[in-house]
Amino acid sequence: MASGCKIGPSILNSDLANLGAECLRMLDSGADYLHLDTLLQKVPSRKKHKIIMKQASLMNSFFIRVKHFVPNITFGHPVVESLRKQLGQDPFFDMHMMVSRPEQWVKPMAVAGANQYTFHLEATENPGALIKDIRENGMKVGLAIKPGTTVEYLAPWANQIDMALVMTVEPGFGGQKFMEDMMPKVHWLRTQFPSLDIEVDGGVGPDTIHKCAEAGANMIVSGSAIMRSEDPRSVISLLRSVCSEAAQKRCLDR
Ligand SMILES: O=C(CO)[C@@H](O)[C@H](O)COP(=O)(O)O
Repeated sequence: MASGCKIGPSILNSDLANLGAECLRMLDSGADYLHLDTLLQKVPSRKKHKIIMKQASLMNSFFIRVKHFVPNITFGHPVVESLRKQLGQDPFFDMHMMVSRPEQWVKPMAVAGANQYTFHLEATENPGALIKDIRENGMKVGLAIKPGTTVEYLAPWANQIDMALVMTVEPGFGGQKFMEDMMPKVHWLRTQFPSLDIEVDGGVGPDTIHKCAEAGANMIVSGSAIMRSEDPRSVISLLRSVCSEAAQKRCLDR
């Protein structure tokens, strides 16, 4: 079985000038883990860009088509290191690496104290080598797909990873509208890989959790719905109970 229902607040819409305090507020409110969004604009060299473009056409535009992975920037491993020092060893850091060339940050993030390294399938040419490197650096492996990526592309790697992340918004910003049409991907993964942790991320909150839970997600990332609530504890608790009920029902139905 997957590792139970867990709620991970996304810090993208938090007060980033007070990130440590915001993380503590989430942990004190019952968060099971922290979903730390690392976004980076990275301009590849001209040569590298040409290679990427060539691969994009060979792979039906599957690989990165633009210079930047997302049009936004947050923080890198020095901030993760500071958070680890402030929050101690217990909190689980799920690093959502919305970056081009995710290979380059594996070691720095491991040294900084990351627990899970979640990279985008669209951002790498060699997922197998990256998975191996993440494991060798002592972290769990998360593999994410953007809304435009077909879930079957992820399937070959599913038995080698700890978690699949199905994005339910275009990566880059918090506060976007949940894409319900991503739910068939979650459902397909849950059917094919019953024991895989499946995470959803983007526009998830009290109004949309039922869809995610019924489809089979068990790791729930929620940003603005939790961060901007006056009662984050209640929101986290509601998300967890909807998710747990759906998981129990799936067990009974089997
Ligand atoms: O990775 C992302 C967006 O790129 C997410 O983690 C969002 O930050 C989630 O925020 P909400 O959509 O829940 O406000």
